[in-house]
Amino acid sequence: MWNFNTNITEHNRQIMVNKSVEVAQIEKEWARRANARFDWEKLKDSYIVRQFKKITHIGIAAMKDESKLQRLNHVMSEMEEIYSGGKVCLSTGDCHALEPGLTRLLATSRDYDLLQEVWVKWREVTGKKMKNLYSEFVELINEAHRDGGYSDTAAAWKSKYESETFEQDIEDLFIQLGPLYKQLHAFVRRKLMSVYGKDKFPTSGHIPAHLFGNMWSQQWNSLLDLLQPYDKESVDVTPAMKEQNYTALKMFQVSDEFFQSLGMLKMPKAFWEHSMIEKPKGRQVQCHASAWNFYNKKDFRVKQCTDVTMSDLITVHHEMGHIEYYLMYKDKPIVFQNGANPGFHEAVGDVLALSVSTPKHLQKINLLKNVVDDKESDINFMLSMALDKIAFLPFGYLMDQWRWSVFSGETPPSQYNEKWWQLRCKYQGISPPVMRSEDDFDPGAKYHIPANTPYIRYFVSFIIQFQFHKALCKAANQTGPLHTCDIYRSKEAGKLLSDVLKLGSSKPWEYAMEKIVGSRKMDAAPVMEYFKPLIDWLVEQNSQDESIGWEDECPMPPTGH
Ligand SMILES: O=C(CCC(O)(O)[C@H](Cc1ccccc1)NC(=O)c1ccccc1)N[C@@H](Cc1ccccc1)C(=O)O
Ligand SMILES: [Zn+2]
Repeated sequence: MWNFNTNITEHNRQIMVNKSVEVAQIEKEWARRANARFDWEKLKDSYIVRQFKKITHIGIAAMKDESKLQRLNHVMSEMEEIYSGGKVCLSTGDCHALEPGLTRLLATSRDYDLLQEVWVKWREVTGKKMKNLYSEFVELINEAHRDGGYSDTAAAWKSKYESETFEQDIEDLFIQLGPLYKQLHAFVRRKLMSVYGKDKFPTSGHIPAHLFGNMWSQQWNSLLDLLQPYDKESVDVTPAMKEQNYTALKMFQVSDEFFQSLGMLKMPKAFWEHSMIEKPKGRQVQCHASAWNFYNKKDFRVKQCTDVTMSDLITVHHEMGHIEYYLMYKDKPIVFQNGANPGFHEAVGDVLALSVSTPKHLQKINLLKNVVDDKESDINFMLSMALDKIAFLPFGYLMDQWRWSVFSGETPPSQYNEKWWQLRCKYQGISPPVMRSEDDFDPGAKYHIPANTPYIRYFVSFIIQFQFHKALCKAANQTGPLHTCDIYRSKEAGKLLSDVLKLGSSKPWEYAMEKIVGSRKMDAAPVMEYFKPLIDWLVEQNSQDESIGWEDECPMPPTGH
């Protein structure tokens, strides 16, 4: 798996596919034995029952027909290869991969037509090329999960949250934060209209998807230079990082040092020796960042095509958060070497990044100079955080709304793209810059779809990371507004977090949640508390705006050109 992702060749694919079938046989045998020998569901010791439950739920390895499992693994590796090999040649003549080329172009260009060309061509070389593969994939993966005792793949994925009300809870949180998103959307739309001209925007209230500085319109922090309301030193420290000759290694060292300042675990030697933290020359790799556990208590790695930007510094913390969790639960039984739920695993690094991103912390590490503590700087900072965290919420929500509808059969292959844009227009208030058809497969243009990585975990993470932040700030005796808190060097905060990470998945996530935040539920209140001053400011800014929001239906994109 590691070898294929860091050196994509036919040879390495064969090895990986065969290996995963081999491993599946072993997992199937252990599950069979566990079920055959023990009526484990009736055992009294919940710790034992929990271990049996993990042993007997083995994912796609449950597929009875071995040749179909072989085909499933092959189709998945083929879709990943299409995605990682995606290259776009522009009318200017230059050709770019997603990272770093297209990512940088989208983040920096303000040329409407260039942005549109990048947006359209990326979807042509990725999603469009894997549409048929994906419908075959859906059939195969559903059969695998049915063989494993689930009604379909969506049911298997939701079961990871061990809660009958999970879907309802998620929807409630999304509805609760909707008004905040609408205010941000209205503010951004008004600014983008003044940059690109009103005529470029549909009358329905949607914002064309290619104008957000991000390939999927999922985070808008690249627009900060356009949107920052008060003329102060920008909180985007990318220029300072370049000025100080930051390297990928330096970025990882900064993150490692933060974890150690909390009394948490430092990266082991093998991490620094074997990680791939820069895009290698001369071979095709899967650049999308990931953190790897080799289950030998020593070898833990990150694979990331790190670019020297603030956005990637945040991703470095995100990936290192995964490694920290691995280190914390490495002595637990293998079956418990997982996050309390998938959202927990995604939240660890982001919680620390909430402190790192504060102007006062960036000043502590010499990435910001004359930080002033006044209302205008506060608004600038909170806006930059909202462009990252609030903008993300509808995208984090809709990705698996689409996939759950596909796995359940509600959305057949003939409606994949129509359903995708229904959700994108309705929940994000964005619209396609050019006509879309069922020849397109736009979900495939986002890593997690060909990589078959669930996505609701990020929505969960974006909620609970603020609950954790609030709890850790209290433990760190940080007074003052939540958005100014920096837990740096707080051993108390580090201990509170570590004690929960050590549990792995040995306890239900509600128990872990209660240990950190004192309540057993996901709660949007800390998000609202963090952004409260910004919300009031946005409402005031938007008060003249005749129409907050957008129509549910997608508008017709402009014809031609
Ligand atoms: O995809 C990622 C980061 C990659 C990852 O660290 O979540 C990675 C994705 C992955 C890659 C290969 C196989 C499976 C998942 N996840 C991990 O490396 C991982 C996942 C679970 C446990 C341990 C490590 N972030 C999401 C959402 C996000 C999160 C945070 C900030 C910005 C954006 C995105 O970019 O859309
Ligand atoms: Zn992650």
